[in-house]
Amino acid sequence: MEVGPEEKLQGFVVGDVPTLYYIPDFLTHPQHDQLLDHIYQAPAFKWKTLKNRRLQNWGGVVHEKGLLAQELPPWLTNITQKIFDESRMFPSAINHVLINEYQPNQGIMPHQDGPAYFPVVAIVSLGSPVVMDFSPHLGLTNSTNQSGNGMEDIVSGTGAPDRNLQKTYKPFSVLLMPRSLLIFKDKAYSEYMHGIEDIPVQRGDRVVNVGEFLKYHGANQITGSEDLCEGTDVDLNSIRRTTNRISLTCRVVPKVNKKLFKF
Ligand SMILES: O=C(O)CCC(=O)C(=O)O
Ligand SMILES: [Fe+2]
Repeated sequence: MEVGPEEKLQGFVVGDVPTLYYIPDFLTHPQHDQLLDHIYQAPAFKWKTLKNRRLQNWGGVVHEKGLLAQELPPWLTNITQKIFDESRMFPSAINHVLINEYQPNQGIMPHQDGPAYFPVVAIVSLGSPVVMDFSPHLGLTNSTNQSGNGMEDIVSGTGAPDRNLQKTYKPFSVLLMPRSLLIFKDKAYSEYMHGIEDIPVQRGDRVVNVGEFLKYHGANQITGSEDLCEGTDVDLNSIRRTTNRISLTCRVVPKVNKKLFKF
């Protein structure tokens, strides 16, 4: 029998928003290194330098009227097919991949992905760990709990924000380790903005994938304080970016403009 997507990725939900999934070790070490090799072997003209990052655009040009499509190279379809098969969340094959490269002091402003995309995004992380912040859109920050009913942390699974239910949309963060896959959709996609601060030491106190955070600190052999109490040691509450971080943002543009470059 077909296994539904929710069943398949249920164990990977992190935080309070039910449509955000973090899958550690999605790639093996050799797969990680191979992808980096391909990215850095791409011709120089593929890189577009922005103020706060560099990027490569694969799959074609995203246009209001749809995608002026270009076939993805095999080294990318290998990974997008794996994401498609294992997530079962995309309506059709992933046809667009944005590769971002961030130096330790670079980031991306809080934003919501454009309307041309199907509202599911899969992000593969390579290189340095990084913290991605999710913040509710202004207007959804109904953060004062007036009811005192203990429901203040719950984000409802249905529909648009409903003030009567005293829902609170709290900012939170996800630690993105190299080789991991982050998928978010629906509410996490449309009611929150996502971004990465352009600082080399990022705060970790809002990180919802705590296991990964502890593993990171274990692997970094932080000594001294035994616990993770607030204020004990700044290093225990932060993530230090020492090398570049590269990400692959994989999406579906449902509308493909077949009349390519017709003048
Ligand atoms: O680099 C990332 O992890 C996020 C990139 C992103 O949000 C985007 O390209 O829309
Ligand atoms: Fe984005």
